[in-house]
Amino acid sequence: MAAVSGVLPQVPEPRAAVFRTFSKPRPAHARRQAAATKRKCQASSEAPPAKRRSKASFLPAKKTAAKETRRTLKGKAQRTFSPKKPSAGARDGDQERKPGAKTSSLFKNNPEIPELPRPVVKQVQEKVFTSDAFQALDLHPHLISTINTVLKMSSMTSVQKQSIPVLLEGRDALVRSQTGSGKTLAYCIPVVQSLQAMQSKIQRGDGPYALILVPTRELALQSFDTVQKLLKPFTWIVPGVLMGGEKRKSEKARLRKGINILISTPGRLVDHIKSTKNIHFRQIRWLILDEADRILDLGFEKDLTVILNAVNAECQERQNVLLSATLTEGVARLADISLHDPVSISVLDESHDVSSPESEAFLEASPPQATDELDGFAIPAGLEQHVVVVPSKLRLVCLAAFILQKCKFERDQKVIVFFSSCELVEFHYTLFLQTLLSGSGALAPEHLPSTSTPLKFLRLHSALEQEERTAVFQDFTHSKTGILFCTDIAARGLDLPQVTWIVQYNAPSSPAEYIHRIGRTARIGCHGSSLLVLAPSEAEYVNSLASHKINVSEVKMEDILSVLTKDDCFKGRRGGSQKSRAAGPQEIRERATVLQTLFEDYVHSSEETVSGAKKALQSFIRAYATYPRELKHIFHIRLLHLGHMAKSFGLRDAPKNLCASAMKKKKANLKRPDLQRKKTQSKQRLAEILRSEYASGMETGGTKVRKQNTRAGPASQPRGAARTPGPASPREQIKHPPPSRPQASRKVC
Ligand SMILES: Nc1ncnc2c1ncn2[C@@H]1O[C@H](COP(=O)(O)OP(=O)(O)OP(=O)(O)O)[C@@H](O)[C@H]1O
Repeated sequence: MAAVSGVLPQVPEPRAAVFRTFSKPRPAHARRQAAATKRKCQASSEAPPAKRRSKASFLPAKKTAAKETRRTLKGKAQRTFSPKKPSAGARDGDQERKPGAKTSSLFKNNPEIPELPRPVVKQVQEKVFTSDAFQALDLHPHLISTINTVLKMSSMTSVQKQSIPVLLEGRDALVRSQTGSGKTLAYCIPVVQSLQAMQSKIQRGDGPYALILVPTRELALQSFDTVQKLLKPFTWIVPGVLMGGEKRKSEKARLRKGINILISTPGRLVDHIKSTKNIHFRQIRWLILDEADRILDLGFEKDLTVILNAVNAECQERQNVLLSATLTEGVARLADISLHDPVSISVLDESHDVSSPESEAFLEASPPQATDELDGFAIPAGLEQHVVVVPSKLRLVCLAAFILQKCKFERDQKVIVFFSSCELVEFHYTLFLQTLLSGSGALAPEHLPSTSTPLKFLRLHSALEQEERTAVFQDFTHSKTGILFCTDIAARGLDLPQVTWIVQYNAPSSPAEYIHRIGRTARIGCHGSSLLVLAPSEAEYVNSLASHKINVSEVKMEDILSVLTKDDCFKGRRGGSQKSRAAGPQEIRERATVLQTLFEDYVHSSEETVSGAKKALQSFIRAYATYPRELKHIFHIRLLHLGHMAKSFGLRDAPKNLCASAMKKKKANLKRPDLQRKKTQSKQRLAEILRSEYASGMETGGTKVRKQNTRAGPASQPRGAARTPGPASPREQIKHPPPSRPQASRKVC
């Protein structure tokens, strides 16, 4: 086991240095031992260990420790946190113990943490900035001064330098570039430049001259904000946004008055095409498809078909731009049908800079060809990627310790934590809010150590009311610090400034999703870090990432947990002062147990909280079952130890029949073709639910998490692994427009 004591200094370190000491190679004998245990572990991974004692890092905590730590906790709890008394109905088999019941050992019977594979791969990098100023472009002087003074930008990014001149020439383009490289301005500047220069001045009532399609509502707002700023000197051009969650009536009124640059999500636009008389595309000069890969991933192919048909029917002469982080087969097909003689622009490395002869060739018109999804997918140079392997029982305390370390004991940290469903987001948000912020884990401000910062938790997912989604987005955007819990709704395109850490608490379902999530930090040449949390049985995922040219370095769980020794809220039997630099493994274990007890006491404080935790666990299992086939050997429900997983939801035991009923159902299904049919229907329904995250917002009967509702129990929203089966070919669809997709209904479970 790596020595823990003294690894973390008592004063906050600069961010980039924090984990450097963590990945020291282990001595040879330890490696041999670990390899042997790993083999054992693999052999028995189908049936997770029942009573297997693991060595090294999981020394037995003294039996009395939990009792003692509970006593300490109780003292504090009486001051700041009064859990509700468990109601009679809260009793459910093994869950019936009262708050304050003994916390079973977190450190016993865990599977050994295997030594992580360390493949060394050369990551693809691209140069973000160029030395060229916007003045070098042939733009209206007022536009240049707006870019300089309102947007406060002087030099172009590589993708802007390559795209803007091509678009100003009037060419169609397919633009590929890394996350956070400035793609939005790469198309907004040419659109504004060309529309302000039109000979007959644009009138508001003319309707849309540019149509910009984006996959999510937040992204629509973001692009709208950029366009609005660029239009400051050109007040006669009116931008507008249509997106789900807004009132349809007011959107209709705005369409009637006239919108010249129209930004919309596909679902919402299709709704208007079908139901709003005033919408027309007679004047369209620009059609932009931003985040095209995401639009397709979400199953919006049919909506795109309806939109392309509607635009084609009214206007043929226009410029088309397709922007995508990845060039998948779907994107290539879409480019094929929507772009005319396009220029392919890709900023993969410096050799593709326009100033070099090779890059001139690279910019030549060429039919877009799908490559491996991640070939040449660049990772920002300022991004440090980490992975930590955590036994299931310790996941929750490890996440909490990480958040405390970053956001309580370091300054100006902005952290995004990705979960695989809305329910998981709601559960963890509520739990942390109630325990770390207002529970006994929270100290009154006057008692906070001088180095600590108050915690600020936010959450973002599709089951929230649009009003709250927007408010959270704005709040986190403008905050200097904070922790945002979210689903993949925030993974793509969102520009949340100064995010310092991305935590992937649930592993993503594809390398592309991994890249998009980490792309929320280290944007536009800045520095940032990411942490992927894996279970011991998931260690192989590191190799899967490496095969896509993604390098991660290991952080030891013990080093993350050691932050608890800085926080006297979690003082165990032996105490140990904040100043003590040599906090031993035993003290760390005791404090982790205190923290786990805090969580368990909250979860078991009422019927409602127990049921919220169970629902969250079920949601986790459902999402776990949706990993794609190629990852099933790593992420399979059979590899999960449900009792241990339950602990990471603050449950003292696994709820009964959690998996059994699912397995029974599966067996019965095999015998009944009618149920097989139902299963297919439910898969389609899952796709609908996934899409509902990005839905038009016009659906009826949807249930949302009400504003300020911090209780668990929102709509289920598993990860995006289940993709909507798209039509065979969009080209065919263009000729024969399909019926519109059914209204996505919000599922509550
Ligand atoms: N030339 C520039 N100079 C400085 N900052 C810039 C420049 N261009 C864009 N930015 C800023 O960089 C950030 C990222 O830009 P943008 O959101 O357009 O990136 P993106 O490539 O679309 O990212 P993603 O793929 O994640 O959607 C934004 O905050 C934007 O304001």
